[in-house]
Amino acid sequence: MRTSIATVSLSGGLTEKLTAAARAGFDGVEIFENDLVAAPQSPEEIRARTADLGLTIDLYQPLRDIEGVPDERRFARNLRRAEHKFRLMRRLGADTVLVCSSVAPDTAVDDALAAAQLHRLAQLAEEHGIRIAYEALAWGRHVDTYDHAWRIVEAAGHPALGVCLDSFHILARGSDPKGIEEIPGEKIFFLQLADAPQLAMDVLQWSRHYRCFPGQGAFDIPGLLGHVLRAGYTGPLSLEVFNDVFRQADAGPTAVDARRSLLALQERTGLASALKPPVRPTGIAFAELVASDPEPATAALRALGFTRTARHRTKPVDLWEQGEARVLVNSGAAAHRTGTHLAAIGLETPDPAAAAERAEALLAPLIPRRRAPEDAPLDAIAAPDGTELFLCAAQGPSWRGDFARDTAPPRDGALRGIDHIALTQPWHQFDEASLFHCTVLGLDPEDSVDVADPYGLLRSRAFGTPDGAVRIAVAVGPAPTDETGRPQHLALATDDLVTAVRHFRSAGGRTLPVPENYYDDLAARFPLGEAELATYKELDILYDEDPGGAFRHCYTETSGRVFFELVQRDPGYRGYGAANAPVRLAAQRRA
Ligand SMILES: O=C(O)c1ccc(O)c(O)c1
Ligand SMILES: [Mg+2]
Repeated sequence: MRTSIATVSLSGGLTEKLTAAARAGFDGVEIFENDLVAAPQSPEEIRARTADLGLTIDLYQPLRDIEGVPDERRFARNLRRAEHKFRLMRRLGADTVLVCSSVAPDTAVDDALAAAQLHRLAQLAEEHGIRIAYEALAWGRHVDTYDHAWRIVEAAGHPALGVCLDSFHILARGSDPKGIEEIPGEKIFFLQLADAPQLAMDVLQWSRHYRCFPGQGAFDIPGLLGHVLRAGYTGPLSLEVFNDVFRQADAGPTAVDARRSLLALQERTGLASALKPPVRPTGIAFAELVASDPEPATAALRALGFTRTARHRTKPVDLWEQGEARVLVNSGAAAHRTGTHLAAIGLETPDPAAAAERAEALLAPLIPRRRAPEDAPLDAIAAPDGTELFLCAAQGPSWRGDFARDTAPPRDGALRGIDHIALTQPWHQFDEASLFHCTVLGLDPEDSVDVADPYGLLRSRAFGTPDGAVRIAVAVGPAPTDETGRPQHLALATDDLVTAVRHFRSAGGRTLPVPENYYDDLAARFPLGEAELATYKELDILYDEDPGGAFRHCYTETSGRVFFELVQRDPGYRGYGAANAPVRLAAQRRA
């Protein structure tokens, strides 16, 4: 199906929005009136620019407060205003206009009047070659549900009059979308799609500030789309997303995120889709740290019990191992600008080629390979925050072949593998990161949680495989976040945290200090034995529980942007110790 996006969904001036929409691969746009009014180009120039970009103008919007007018003189003025816009639309080359249900306080509670006035409007529109798509705003004065809008359109009975369905207005009101199937497909002139998080608030504010792209919120958009398609709708799938963050973020990445949401939606709705089925990663092959001075990172790894087991054959990259935990330390060219940071994650996948193909089809940027001729072929994609995700074969030739082995990995170390990797996103990329991890990587999302930092609120969300083999947590921090303000961490799994921390300490490692007050609170919250509590206090160990079990964890000091977490997780525990995160963040701020 054709895809379209409303200019209100993207930031920038009108031509910037058009360019971003075209580059992301949309077929058309809805032009929001404010964007046109504020643009310096003439309608003819905009028409030409749009056509040059290969876009059609699928909708002009909106006309407001047109119908249900109790006073004929005022309605005549509305017709005059509308006719002016019909002429403008002809200059633009747009043939469908959105009319929102009236919000005027004195809108008549009179469906027959509304139908008669919409009939007259449609008659005038038809004379200009224009069609009217009537949309029920969720906060319309009298008409606020899609079925009510359809009853009026049906009663008006004019061929140039149909409905515009907007998933936000339908689902925010809790209307049953099944009734859409009773509307003849050719009378659904337009479909606008927007998702939203479940929020208990005024519906107008919710709509104007918190809409998001399908798959990023809580609404069942695939279900709604199914009803619309069964009704026989064949027009474009168009995104109309009013969102405070997207208004500020770069239009280019937002448009790509938007297109990705439609590709994933079409897949979920069972529409013909060019996507390969998701290839779930089966494990974390490695995490790669980049540092111009690798010493702080390698000192920490050594104290944690890692051994440098191999060196890359052609690059200044070392492999450090313990159990199934593998960390690459790269002090090469990429390292010149920053302190230690986590630059890449190797994901084990059963079919790297199919995973790369799916990623590319979902507009995830494939990273050009920078490899020596003898290196293993490795596709990598960029996560929204720039982290490189390498797709590593779970079987067969492997990235390990690029490394010349020095020594065997340590036996009987306290650490078993990587429990999870935590990345911090730029503030405006939270929703984009959610969609990316779910659709491109095929990971399942957990609920997002808010965590208090002394200087702002963090939002965090984890994504993983059901067996826990891959867990990636992403967080957005208080704005503005510079490079040093965006910490990342690598959580290492152990079956015996107390022993692991003692080893780390005796090898010279320093744990993040946890205040006394935390342990006093812990004693109140959980019936831990005195000796156990004393050990946790001595070793800066934090504790959490959920119905599935216990979670014990401890943090190292930060070097560059990176710190380590040592984690002892009961198999049934599902979380990440979010209850303890404010204590950790405050301690890191003090440090
Ligand atoms: O918030 C609004 O005013 C508005 C305008 C046009 C739309 O299509 C819509 O869904 C909302
Ligand atoms: Mg709408």
